[in-house]
Amino acid sequence: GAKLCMLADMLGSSGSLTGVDVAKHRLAACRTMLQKYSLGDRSRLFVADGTSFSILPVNSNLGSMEEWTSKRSWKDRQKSKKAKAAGSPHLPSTSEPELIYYGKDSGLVGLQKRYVLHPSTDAAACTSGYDKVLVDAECTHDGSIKHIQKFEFWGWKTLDRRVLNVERTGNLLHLQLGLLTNGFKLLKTGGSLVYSTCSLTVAQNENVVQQFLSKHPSAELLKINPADSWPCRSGGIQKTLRFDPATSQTSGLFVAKFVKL
Ligand SMILES: C[S@@+](CC[C@H](N)C(=O)[O-])C[C@H]1O[C@@H](n2cnc3c(N)ncnc32)[C@H](O)[C@@H]1O
Repeated sequence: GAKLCMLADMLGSSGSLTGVDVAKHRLAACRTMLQKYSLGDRSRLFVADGTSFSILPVNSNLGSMEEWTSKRSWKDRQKSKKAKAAGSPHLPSTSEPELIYYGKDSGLVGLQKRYVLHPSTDAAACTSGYDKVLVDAECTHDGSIKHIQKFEFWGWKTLDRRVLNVERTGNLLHLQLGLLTNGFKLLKTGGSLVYSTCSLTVAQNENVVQQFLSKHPSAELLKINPADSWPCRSGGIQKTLRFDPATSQTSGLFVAKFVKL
């Protein structure tokens, strides 16, 4: 939520911002923050799977969505009741994205729902896709000092289950590659994407980048110019960056920036 708010702040008075997360409670926290700091006018938030999300930004007004309100309709409340009873805490009961917030200048007011939730094709994304995408990927968080400190409370056995578990890490690599691949699909030609994690492992960072590049000839790594004055070092692949406690006096962070050719 903090990153999305920062982006909304940087956006200023043009364009729009789209947030996607599979966890509704995380997006709800983000919505609260956007509203608290009055930064949500140009934003929209979708509960959806980022590996398949395919809704493009909107540029035109066509029809009939009303201004967003925090009050939910009876129909919506019944739908979430049913989903809760079915025991799905995270993913919506259907794979259709759920729009949980949109600001008055997000470009959605006046549109028909059908039009807003319309999935796009790869070709359409190349011309009318996003200018910039941030894939702040799910990871083991092993580089986050704050996160690791929490295991003092949760117990070190939980660390074993959540961070060191080989099977979970294997699934995560698949998820990370899926999020990066789909995020890239949504970019317009010439647009740029940042992939980041707070893991220190090569598997979740350089290896994911390498695998992605080998399958996407239209993707090229970009040098992050302002990094010349940042307290970080190069990652294992040229143009990627790593922050860590020893080099940067920060938690661990990996960053790679791509352009779509
Ligand atoms: C490192 S956190 C980043 C969260 C957010 N950017 C922030 O700063 O609070 C990774 C996020 O990915 C979300 N996530 C996990 N699997 C996902 C998926 N398949 N699609 C979309 N989001 C997913 C998690 O719910 C989590 O909020």
